[in-house]
Amino acid sequence: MYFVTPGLIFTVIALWLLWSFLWKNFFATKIKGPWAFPLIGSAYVLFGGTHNILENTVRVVSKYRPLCKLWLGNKLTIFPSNPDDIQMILNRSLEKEEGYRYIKTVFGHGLFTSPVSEWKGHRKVIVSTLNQQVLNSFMDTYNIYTRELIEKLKIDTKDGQHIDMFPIMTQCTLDIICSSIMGTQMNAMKEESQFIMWMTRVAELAIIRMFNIYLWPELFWKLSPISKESHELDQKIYNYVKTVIHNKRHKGLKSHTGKKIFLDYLVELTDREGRWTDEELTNETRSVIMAGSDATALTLSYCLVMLAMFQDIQDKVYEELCSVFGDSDRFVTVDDLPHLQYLDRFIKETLRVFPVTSMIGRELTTDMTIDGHFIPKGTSIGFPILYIHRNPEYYPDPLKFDPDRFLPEEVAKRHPCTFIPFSFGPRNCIGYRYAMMTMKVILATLLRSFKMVHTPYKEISELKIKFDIATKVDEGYPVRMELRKNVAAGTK
Ligand code: HEM
Repeated sequence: MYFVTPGLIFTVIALWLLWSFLWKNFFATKIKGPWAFPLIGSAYVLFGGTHNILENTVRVVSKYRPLCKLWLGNKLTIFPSNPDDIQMILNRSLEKEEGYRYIKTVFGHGLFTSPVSEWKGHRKVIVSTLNQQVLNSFMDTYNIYTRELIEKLKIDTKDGQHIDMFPIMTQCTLDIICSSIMGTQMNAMKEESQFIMWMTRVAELAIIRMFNIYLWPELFWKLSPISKESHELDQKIYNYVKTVIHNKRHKGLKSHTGKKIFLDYLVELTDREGRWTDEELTNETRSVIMAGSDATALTLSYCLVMLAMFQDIQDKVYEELCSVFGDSDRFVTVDDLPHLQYLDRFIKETLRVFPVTSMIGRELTTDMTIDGHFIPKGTSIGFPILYIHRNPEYYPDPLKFDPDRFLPEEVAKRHPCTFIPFSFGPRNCIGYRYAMMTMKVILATLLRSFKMVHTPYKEISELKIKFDIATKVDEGYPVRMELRKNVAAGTK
């Protein structure tokens, strides 16, 4: 006992840190990257707060491409930017990077953050639950809530002022996702939603933790006052979802529409093929809701700003809508979707310029050779999605907004990993089809009623995106919109 002195513990920790630094450095010496200093590593290149961190990462990754190393303290992160390397790693390394533990308070312990050992079985079940037939059965839900959105916007836009699109898009996508996934009526568009307040605040606290190195160790985090607040919010979100699941599973409560929803299918499937506990169902349902609503709302907000900024593109989207719907304000159907080709390209171009998940991370689970360099198991890999999407090598004049970059013949010329807003490989986004369908229904309905007439932003470079769980701009998404003449005159 007497041999375990604080001095000995300190020496062991120091030797371990030195050894891991030297071991990784030995393999990483030939990989290019900014100079690393003891303790801080090369973290100084990212300094400058949430606004600069993305810009600085893009700058550094571009300077040292195609493989860049960054020491964040004692932690080595490699950033590949060659699409072949990205494809190989995302196909083979499925473990999330250790930094994801800071966002568990937001996404819970479901698919988004879980270790591969738990993730594998659950992913298979959830993917089969969200099949195309099930997604098609949600079309009424997408349409009904979009109608509610239109009615709300008719009131909110009466005074002709700019309105920030993000809050209202968050309310609408949350209403849609809670109805189709859990079968509950959130009513976020009708009344102030506590759930949105919890979601927003818990995400803010997770970002505070990420940007304060002293809050990284579990012990210091637990001692901080914001950890208590974060834990309480985490519990509130968890308990909300748990109550829904309890009522459905043990009290047989039906969804508010009376129709089958995601949770019904999930409970049915898991009861048949290996019963999940209420806790597992709660975690996975929460993960889907939290991963889905914010990302979709943000992408829609960028879409509306782009439409207001580029009137000629909006005209083309509208022309296509007129060719499919004529003068009718009917619901969007599954059969309409394949005819909305320009709208599809427009959404993809928005996702290219503004990938709301601008950076993702994995931890290598096996040793790998990347770009001719041996990289040992356990190394963190960062995928700079924003950099790839704005790389002039793949997208000449990258800040030029041009939906025709996504014409089939143009897409065929590019590597699949030059466009990865939903990530790539076995651990990509499970909700990408759900998201694309929702966004198409919302935009196809909204644009038949309203014209986006103005945004104070003049060009894309003015939207200064900052590092966040989903990349946002501080100035928001202001758009001024007007009812289309035929709608205002009541002929539609
Ligand atoms: C425009 C909307 C969306 C975008 C841009 C987006 C993007 C992404 C990305 C990039 C990932 C990978 C994250 C990582 O590896 O760290 C991801 C994962 C995920 N997304 Fe989405 N997403 C969107 C909408 C949705 C929707 C609507 C849902 C649910 C219905 C959803 C559910 C999930 C889940 C559960 C994961 C974790 C998958 C796993 O680890 O197996 N997402 N999403």
